[in-house]
Amino acid sequence: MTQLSAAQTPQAKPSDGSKALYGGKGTRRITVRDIALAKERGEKWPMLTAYDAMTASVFDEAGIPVMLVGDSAGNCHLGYDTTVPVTLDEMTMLSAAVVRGTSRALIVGDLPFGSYQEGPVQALRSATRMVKEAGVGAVKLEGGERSYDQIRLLVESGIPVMAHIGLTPQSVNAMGYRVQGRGEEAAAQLLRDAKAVQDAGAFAVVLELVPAELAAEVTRTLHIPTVGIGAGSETDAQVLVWTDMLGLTGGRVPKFVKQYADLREVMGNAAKAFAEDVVGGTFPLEEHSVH
Ligand SMILES: Nc1nc(=O)c2c([nH]1)NC[C@@H]1CN(c3ccc(C(=O)N[C@@H](CCC(=O)O)C(=O)O)cc3)CN21
Ligand SMILES: CC(C)C(=O)C(=O)O
Ligand SMILES: [Mg+2]
Repeated sequence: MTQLSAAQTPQAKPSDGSKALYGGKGTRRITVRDIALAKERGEKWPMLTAYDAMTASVFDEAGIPVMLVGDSAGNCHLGYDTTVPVTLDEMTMLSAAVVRGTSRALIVGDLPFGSYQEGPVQALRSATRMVKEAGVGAVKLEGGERSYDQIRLLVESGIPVMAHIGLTPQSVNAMGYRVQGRGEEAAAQLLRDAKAVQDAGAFAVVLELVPAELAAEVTRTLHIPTVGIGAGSETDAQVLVWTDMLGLTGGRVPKFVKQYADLREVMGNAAKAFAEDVVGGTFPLEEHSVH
C-alpha cells in the first residue's frame, strides 16, 4: 500500500500512471480534454516546438504530450530574423508535417502574424485551414483582451484555442522583446488579459517573459492551464523552442533557455568528419560499396 495519495504528492499522478500526460500509458492522441484533466490533478507537463516530421517523431517517441508548431519556425527553421514574415501557407505546410510525424501528441499550430488580426472571420478562415489541411488539434494566437472576439468565434466553431499573452513576438516592432507585466498597471493588464482569454474559451494560455510571481498568481487564478516560457516555475506547463533546448539555434538565445544538449557541436563535428573522410579517401570503404 502506498502511503501518499496522488493528491498529497507535489506532482500528483494517477497511481498507475495510465492517465498522466507525460509517463502515462495512453497511446491514442491527446485531446484538450486530457489537458483540462491534468490541471485538476495538479500535473505539470512539458511542451516543445517542432517544425518537421522527423524531429516531431523523436519528441513523440520521447512522450512529449503537446507540440507547438510555433511561428518561431520563422527564425529557427526558415531563416527569417523574426516571426513577423511567416505566412499561413508556411505554417500550414510545417504543421501538416508535424502531424504526419506524430501519433500521440496534441499538435497546436501557431497562427502567424496577419492571419487573424483583421477580425474573427479572418481568424476562423485561417484556423479552419490549419485544421482541415494540416490536421492540427488546436491553434494558438497572440493577444489577450484584444483577441477576445477571435478566440470566442474559433471556440464556438469547434476549434480549440491556446492563447498567448505577456511578450507577444509578432508585435516586436511595437513592443520589442521586453519583460511584460512589470509594475502595478502592467500586472493588472496581464491579469485582465488572462481572464479575458479564459472567458473567451481558450483551453490554455502561454505566459511569455513575465515575472515569476505574477505568472504564479495567474496560474492560481485561472482554471485553464498556464504554459510558461520565461515565466518562472509555478506555471502548469513549460514550453521551450526545440532548437534552443538542444543547442542548435546558434547566436544569442534568451536567458530563460536551459540547454540540454549541444547539437550544433555534434552536427558540426559529424559534418567535418565526413568531409575529411571524403577528402582523404577514407569514405566510402568496401563495406559501403555495391558491386
Ligand atoms: N530561438 C527562439 N527562441 C524563443 O524562445 C523565441 C523565438 N526564437 N522566436 C519567437 C519568440 C521570441 N522570443 C524571445 C525573443 C527574445 C527575447 C529576449 O531577448 N529576451 C531577453 C530579456 C529581455 C528583458 O529582460 O527585458 C533575454 O536576454 O532573455 C525573449 C524571447 C521567444 N520566442
Ligand atoms: C515561444 C512559443 C510560445 C511560440 O509562440 C513559438 O515558438 O512560436
Ligand atoms: Mg509563436
